[in-house]
Amino acid sequence: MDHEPPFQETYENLLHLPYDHEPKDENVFMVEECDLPMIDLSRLDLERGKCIKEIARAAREWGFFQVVNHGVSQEVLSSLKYEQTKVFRLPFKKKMEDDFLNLSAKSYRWGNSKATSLKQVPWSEAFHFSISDISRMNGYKSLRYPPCPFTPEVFGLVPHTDSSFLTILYQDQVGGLQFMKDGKWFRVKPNPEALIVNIGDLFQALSNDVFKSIKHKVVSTRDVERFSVAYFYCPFAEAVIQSCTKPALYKQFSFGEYQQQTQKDVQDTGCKVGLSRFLLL
Ligand SMILES: O=C(O)CCC(=O)C(=O)O
Ligand SMILES: [Fe+2]
Repeated sequence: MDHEPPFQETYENLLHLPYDHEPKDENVFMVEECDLPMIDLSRLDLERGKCIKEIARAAREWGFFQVVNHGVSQEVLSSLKYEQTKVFRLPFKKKMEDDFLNLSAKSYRWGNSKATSLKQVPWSEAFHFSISDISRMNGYKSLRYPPCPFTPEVFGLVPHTDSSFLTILYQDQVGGLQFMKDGKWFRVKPNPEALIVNIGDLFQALSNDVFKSIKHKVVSTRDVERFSVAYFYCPFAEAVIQSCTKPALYKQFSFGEYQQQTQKDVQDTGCKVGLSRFLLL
């Protein structure tokens, strides 16, 4: 098991503190499972208008939906899973090396070194890549959630919204992704053929809250590890995000500013504050 990050040793002190977020008696395993709206993207050829309307509706009403016939073959998805498993199986010490696989420093992250309470500790490890091209600063993240003896009090990934414009996610069959709808958490039923799409903060600000960046989290299991990959569709750092209708709910800001503010909040408080920082009122 030399591939496992030393979660238990590192968070020994926090594990002794009383949990302060989920009431102990609430059966968090009873969270309802839910089939997200399913969009068949092959319909973009013959019924384009109808399909676009369905996408817009799912994005508006759910903020989360799944797509099939997306053009990424099962072979590509399986080899992605195979390759990520292979990399995560390498010794923890190796993954921590600055020049690991020629990746830039700090590409490999685990837990949360700024956490002051267990609710801020994600029991997961991830490789972050930034795929910059001339017009965007897209991000790609390969994630592994080790079995967690302290679930559900300790999260695989703490509740958050994505800072992206749009996120595309591929998860394995273990399950554990949950999102919030009408004040309640729902489990997303894994579907091997589907990619999950969710609206990010930038889309929410740009659409002046027509589309919502929905809070989501990952609840790990006690005995099975889980893998996922996430692609964050983002603009260039200088891109200005401005609400497209009036009266605007948010101040105008650049994506770079948004990222800086988010990072600062995580540094200072252990968690992301997000779009509410940029509200006009
Ligand atoms: O692993 C998952 O299912 C979710 C990942 C996620 O929400 C994120 O990386 O922002
Ligand atoms: Fe996310």
